[in-house]
Amino acid sequence: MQSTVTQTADIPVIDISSLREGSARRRLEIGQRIDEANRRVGFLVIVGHGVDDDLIAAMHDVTEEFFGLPDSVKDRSRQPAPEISRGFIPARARSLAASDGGSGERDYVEYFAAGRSELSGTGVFDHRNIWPHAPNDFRSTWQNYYTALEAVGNVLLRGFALGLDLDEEYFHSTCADHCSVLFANGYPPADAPPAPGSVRLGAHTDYGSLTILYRDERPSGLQVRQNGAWLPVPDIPGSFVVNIGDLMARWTNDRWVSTLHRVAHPPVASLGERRLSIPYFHQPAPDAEIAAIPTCVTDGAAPKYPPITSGQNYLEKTRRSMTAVS
Ligand SMILES: O=C(O)CCC(=O)C(=O)O
Ligand SMILES: [Fe+2]
Repeated sequence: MQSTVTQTADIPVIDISSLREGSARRRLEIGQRIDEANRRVGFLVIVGHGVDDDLIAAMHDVTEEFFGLPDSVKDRSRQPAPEISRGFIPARARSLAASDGGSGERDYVEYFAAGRSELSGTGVFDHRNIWPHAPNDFRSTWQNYYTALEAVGNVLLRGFALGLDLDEEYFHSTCADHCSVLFANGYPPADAPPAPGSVRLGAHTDYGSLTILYRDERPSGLQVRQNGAWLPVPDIPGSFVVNIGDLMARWTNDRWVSTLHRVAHPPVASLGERRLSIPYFHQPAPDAEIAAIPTCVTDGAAPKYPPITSGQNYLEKTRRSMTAVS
């Protein structure tokens, strides 16, 4: 008999509640588990993150409702320019694989994006949010969710610091004025049978420091590249997937890995289903200088990369994903 068991990727599940309320010893233990995961695969699945189930459900519902509106309505909150991650972005507008130098196949995903609410719209990264008029509670739900994810990001950064043998507050100065962006990815039902070898979201690595992903997972969804194979990321109810991006890999002088991932097409029987995921892309302050963390460089050795600002790194990646489309 043929086995129907699909192997999932080897990604640790970590309860991070102790990072908020545990003893110093327990916090260090969690930091060390995060370090192990980030060295080996750059992905972890977190539970005990403290975000209220009802808020997650409300965020899911209001976002699904928005994506369900006609394009002509969604277009009223359209992204103002390709490099500005705000507002609605229609499907097939960009190619994430292109941001990594891969194929320019356009992603079959529509997006909505928002940043910090307190920004005034005066700088390269300082954009005002663009909110749709419907659904009614869209804006307040997104703002509450953004605030909740900011808190999870801060807790994780403390765990990251401990895992790197640093003071728990190490990332505070570079991240207090962060410019993180909350995206929703709406994967529409297939409009035609997918071309062989194609995927819904192309293979890419994330740009920034860390990503915290909610997903309403369906068969053949998020996959990571591990040991030469594409393997599904374990789907654990109530969890978030956390992965590091290229900036964090660079910051740690490649002690941690930023791993390729993609979203596969569903099986034929589910081609008519939508899929939703909501990544929070944490990004340090735009002018923060990202130079190799001292504990990640062997004594006497030169760091692998020159310093770069967080903003410069982000702009380079975004431009490539928007322009290199086929
Ligand atoms: O939809 C997903 O599960 C993953 C999305 C993703 O990798 C991204 O938006 O960078
Ligand atoms: Fe990603």
